[in-house]
Amino acid sequence: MINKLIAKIKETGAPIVVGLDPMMKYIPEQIKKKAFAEYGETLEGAAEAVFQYNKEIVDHIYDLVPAVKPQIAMYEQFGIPGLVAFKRTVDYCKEKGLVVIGDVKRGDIGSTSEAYAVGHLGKVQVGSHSYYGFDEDFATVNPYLGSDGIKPFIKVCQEEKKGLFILVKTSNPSSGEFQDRKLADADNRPLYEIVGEQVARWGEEHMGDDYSYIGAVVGATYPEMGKTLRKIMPKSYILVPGYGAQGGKGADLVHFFNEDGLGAIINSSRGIIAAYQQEKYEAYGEANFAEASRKAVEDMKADIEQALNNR
Ligand SMILES: O=C(O)c1cc(=O)[nH]c(=O)n1[C@@H]1O[C@H](COP(=O)(O)O)[C@@H](O)[C@H]1O
Repeated sequence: MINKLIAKIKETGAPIVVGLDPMMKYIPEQIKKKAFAEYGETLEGAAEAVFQYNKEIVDHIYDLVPAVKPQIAMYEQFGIPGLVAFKRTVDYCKEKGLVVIGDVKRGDIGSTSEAYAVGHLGKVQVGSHSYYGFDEDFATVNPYLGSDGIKPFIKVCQEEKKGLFILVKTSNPSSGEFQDRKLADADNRPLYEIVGEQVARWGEEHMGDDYSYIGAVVGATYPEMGKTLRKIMPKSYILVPGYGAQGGKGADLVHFFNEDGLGAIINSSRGIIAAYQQEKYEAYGEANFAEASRKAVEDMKADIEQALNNR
């Protein structure tokens, strides 16, 4: 799957992931009205609105970008109907040829991680049959429980030719509270660097053609750390969230890329899916929300391109 992701990045010229993080406040009234007329103001109604909103956005951006990243919490908040909308979204995006990164941030003790890995990336055995559960192409995972929480995911990725993005340095304001702690038994280097080194080792053992299918997550909001981590993990693709709504800009991103212009894929969620609510795109109006999303993707692509050309 890492080879497919890279081929699609080259084909589109856009190292961009559109984050499908739907919230009720972003969904245009016309979509909610229709879904509520059919299902009432219920969890089913909300889930239907979520799916229709995603679908329209995907229809407007699928030819511009290689991948999408549905964030499962945004669906889980609507309970079982929400999870059904998550699965419908995964399937629809795959039908449109997009690579799907399930932003599930799992990671637990070994046996529990095994079940998460099977449910999201692999197949579950039921009697003499086996079935895919959610069947995303990649999943985000949290390594801070240690390697027994990650190895079951790697095993399933190997079997299924899928991939991971492992949290190394997250984009949020308090990520430094633990991740930046200096370790006396590691020459006072920060914890995230040690995690990055382990991701690099896993990466080298699990290679696609040019890059590993074991990637990392590093926030756009910490460009200097991104520069260091790029060097520590030369063969790992870096998923970079934090562009747009969290303040990351094109110029912050250049050091996340390798000299070959590859190695990083930048996520924007609210900045794309709720573009029509920003002043910059308000001329599109609520009715044309998906056109606004398309323009926001084009602008993001140009911003990254310009930053890379100026480096
Ligand atoms: O794993 C992630 O995707 C992730 C890691 C991280 O460090 N920071 C981060 O924002 N994310 C996710 O990336 C998305 C960012 O959304 P926006 O800020 O709206 O672009 C959300 O789905 C977050 O859960």
